[in-house]
Amino acid sequence: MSHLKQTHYAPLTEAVAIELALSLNFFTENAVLSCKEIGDGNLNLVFHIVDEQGSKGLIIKQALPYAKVVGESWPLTLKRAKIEADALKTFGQLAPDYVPTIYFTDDVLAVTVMEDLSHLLIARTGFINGETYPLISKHLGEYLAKTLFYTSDYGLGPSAKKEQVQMFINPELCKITEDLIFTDPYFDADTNYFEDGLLSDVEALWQDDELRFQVNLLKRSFLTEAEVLLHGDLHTGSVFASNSETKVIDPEFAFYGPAGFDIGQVFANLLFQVIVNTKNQERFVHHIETVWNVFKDEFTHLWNTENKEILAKTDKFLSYTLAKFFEDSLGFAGCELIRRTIGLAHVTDLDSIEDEKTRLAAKRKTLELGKILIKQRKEIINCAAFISKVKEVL
Ligand SMILES: Nc1ncnc2c1ncn2[C@@H]1O[C@H](COP(=O)(O)OP(=O)(O)O)[C@@H](O)[C@H]1O
Ligand SMILES: CSC[C@H]1O[C@H](OP(=O)(O)O)[C@H](O)[C@@H]1O
Repeated sequence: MSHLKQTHYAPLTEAVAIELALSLNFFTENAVLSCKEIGDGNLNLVFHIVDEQGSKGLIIKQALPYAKVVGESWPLTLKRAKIEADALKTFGQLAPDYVPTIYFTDDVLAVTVMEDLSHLLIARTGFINGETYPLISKHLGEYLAKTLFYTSDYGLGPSAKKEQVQMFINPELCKITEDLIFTDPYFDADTNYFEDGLLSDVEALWQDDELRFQVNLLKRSFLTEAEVLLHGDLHTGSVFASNSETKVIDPEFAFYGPAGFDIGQVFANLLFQVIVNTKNQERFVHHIETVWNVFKDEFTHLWNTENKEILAKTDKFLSYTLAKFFEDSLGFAGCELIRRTIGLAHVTDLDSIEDEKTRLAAKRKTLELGKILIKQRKEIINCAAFISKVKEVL
């Protein structure tokens, strides 16, 4: 699609979003278009444009110069739109079945024009409504194996990988994660919020020196280990799903970091359903096992067939690498469980539980499981041991 490059940034209105869509020739010239801003995330505007006569739709996502959830008092770089668009293009080449098609980007306007996925539902919403999406864990396991292997030194080669590390330097968005996931939940920070009834549980967590030490180790890994290109915010609100399709959106937090971070966020966000969705508990346990088993098998296949590091292509080094990813993913999952319970950005899985007693009981479980995964991750040596720990807490 072609379009005149913009010279200055301005937030789009619905009318201007329609003009932009028409100028891209995505719709026919005389199409009657309607547009609605549908963004429900913490950071950006999302415009949904549809052809009233046809069935075609288009999505225009635009970054705001601040974090939408807080307002203009929290300025945020517009460069994140380019990072997100570049990450969608990169992941789209590596795992095309699981990423929306990108039609157009403009770095000045901070917009990404992409495939309309409205025929699918955000997985978190679907889960809360009782869906279980039988293929989602197989799809996410494949997505993780392909994106994490092909962006690593082993899949890409060290020189090309260093170019990519440079392209995806993302300090402002990383700082959000460093603060909200690895720092603020572990002291009495202004960004935290939780029910009064959780105060004694949270105070116990703040006084847990061993927990803080282990979180420091995980934070150091996040700060320093440029293993793979991460999505960086792979929760179930970043996944569209149906019973047959899965698409991963919203990688504006993408950067080179430890592989276990993306895997751990997937584990944690499935664990919320294991904890709250008593009716479908076993299905979500099975999803967690499937994510790991599919990831491990596909990663092993790619390691053995596409490895660019001749000396690394041994069973011993592969086992070491997978064991490290698994251990890290448990620790990062623990951090995600804790921060989504008491930190700035909660999850609807927990907050939508109307009965306070039931909600607090669920939140105590996420805090308890989070602490165990962080502190005992070295001893939980395989998926079976992981599931046993989860069941102990339930
Ligand atoms: N490609 C798409 N197709 C349809 N709806 C979309 C698409 N991308 C985003 N959305 C809608 O916009 C919402 C916010 O998008 P998201 O990328 O998560 O924004 P944010 O970066 O602000 O979190 C999603 O929850 C979804 O409802
Ligand atoms: C102030 S950003 C808080 C939180 O929001 C992001 O999620 P999303 O863009 O999917 O709404 C990310 O998880 C950040 O940690």
